[in-house]
Amino acid sequence: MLSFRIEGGHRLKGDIIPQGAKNEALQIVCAVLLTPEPVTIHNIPDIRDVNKLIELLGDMGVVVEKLSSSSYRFTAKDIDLNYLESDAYRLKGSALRGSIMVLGPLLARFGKSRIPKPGGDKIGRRRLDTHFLGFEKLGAKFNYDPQNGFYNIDASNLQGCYMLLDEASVTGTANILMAAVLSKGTTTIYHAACEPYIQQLCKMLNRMGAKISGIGSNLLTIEGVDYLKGTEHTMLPDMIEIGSFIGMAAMTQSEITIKNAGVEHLGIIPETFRRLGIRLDIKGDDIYIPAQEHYEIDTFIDGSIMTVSDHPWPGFTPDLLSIVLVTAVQAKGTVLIHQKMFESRLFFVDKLIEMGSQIILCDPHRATVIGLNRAIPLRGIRMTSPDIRAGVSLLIAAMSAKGVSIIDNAEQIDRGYQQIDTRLRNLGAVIERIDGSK
Ligand SMILES: CC(=O)N[C@H]1[C@@H](OP(=O)(O)OP(=O)(O)OC[C@H]2O[C@@H](n3ccc(=O)[nH]c3=O)[C@H](O)[C@@H]2O)O[C@H](CO)[C@@H](O)[C@@H]1O
Ligand SMILES: C=C(OP(=O)(O)O)C(=O)O
Repeated sequence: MLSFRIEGGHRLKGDIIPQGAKNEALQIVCAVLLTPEPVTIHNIPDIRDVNKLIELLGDMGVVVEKLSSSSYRFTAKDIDLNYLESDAYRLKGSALRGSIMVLGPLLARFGKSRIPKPGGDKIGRRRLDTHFLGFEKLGAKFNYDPQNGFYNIDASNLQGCYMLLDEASVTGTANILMAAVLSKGTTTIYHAACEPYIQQLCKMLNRMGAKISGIGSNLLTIEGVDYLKGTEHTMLPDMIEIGSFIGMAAMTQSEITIKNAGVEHLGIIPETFRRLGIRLDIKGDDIYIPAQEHYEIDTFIDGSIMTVSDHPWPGFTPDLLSIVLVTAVQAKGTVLIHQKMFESRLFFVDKLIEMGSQIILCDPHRATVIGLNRAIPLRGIRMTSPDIRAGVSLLIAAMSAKGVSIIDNAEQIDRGYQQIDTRLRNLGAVIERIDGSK
């Protein structure tokens, strides 16, 4: 078992460059399946989930050429559809959430597709209805085989239509979009997700010859085309990593600059951290965070306790709520964290409580944090990372704590944060990778 050993209490200083966005990369890498021509992608993060997906595509027959540490060329000319029947596919396809997005492109190009129940974080129910209802609207037949755990879809002739999604699912929107671009006629997707990841995917597909309009809104119109060609694409900086670094700087009283942060794509994220009282200066495309002894959580205008909750974009992303929660632990004031989307994402607070935080877990979706205002430091403990974002939140807590902490199951953190130990050491953190089973 991989673990991180962290000596807390060290302030960080310096510049850090965010990795390419994980959740964008998972969509974009799947989109290469839509064309037999080469697609070159830059700023791909070197993280477990993305590497596993690239390996999966390679196993399907996609020619994968690594051009540099973060650039790849993919050529999906000869796809081995028999591979989709194999045990290897069952194992690899179920190892991450992003693999679900091979469905749309394979369906569009080859008229059929299948995927084992996908993995990803165990953060509550993660239904896939939006994906399959959308494919069915386009004319596909869907069945779930409970015996081998495979979702199968078939359609020789996808036909564009109007659809109102039952929820603004991020990967669901991406999947339906990728099927619709090669469908006949016009598809209208209302209640579409509109995260920067989806916008980036739409722009890439349009460069490949697709005809998508309404990009950035929740109403996408797609005029189907017969063929998509190759293109080149560069991933945005990872906004979840950026938010994580802002919280980390505040908790550890550090002065850091997040370089090339893609500030125009961060939506409400900077403002949400500002409402926790954290000073952030936007300098061009960089975010400068000065060392702050204290930061005070705002109240709402009527004086009531601040609530930070998740919403579909352009609301606040659920993937940063755990970070906001841990950052509030040493703030002055009180905040209610309301995780609406996932019901099992807040349970990690028991570790923060053991470290000395004042948190009341009201129910699976809500936790109240009563900030310590640095009157009492957290103390280091041994803990396990339950999911990717809780893992980084525990890492932030450990870096701010007195004494040594061990975080087991650090593989969870590696799923989404590129060489996080090395990059944080470069800023002055004392963190090492150890074999936690010894
Ligand atoms: C690989 C990837 O890209 N993963 C992201 C993607 O997951 P993913 O695409 O799997 O998540 P979905 O957007 O489908 O849904 C996330 C959760 O929110 C609920 N929901 C969603 C939309 C809505 O309008 N109302 C609602 O309640 C869903 O029922 C589900 O429980 O989006 C999530 C929501 O931003 C992020 O946490 C994940 O990191
Ligand atoms: C929940 C996340 O990832 P996944 O959807 O891949 O489980 C995340 O990135 O926070």
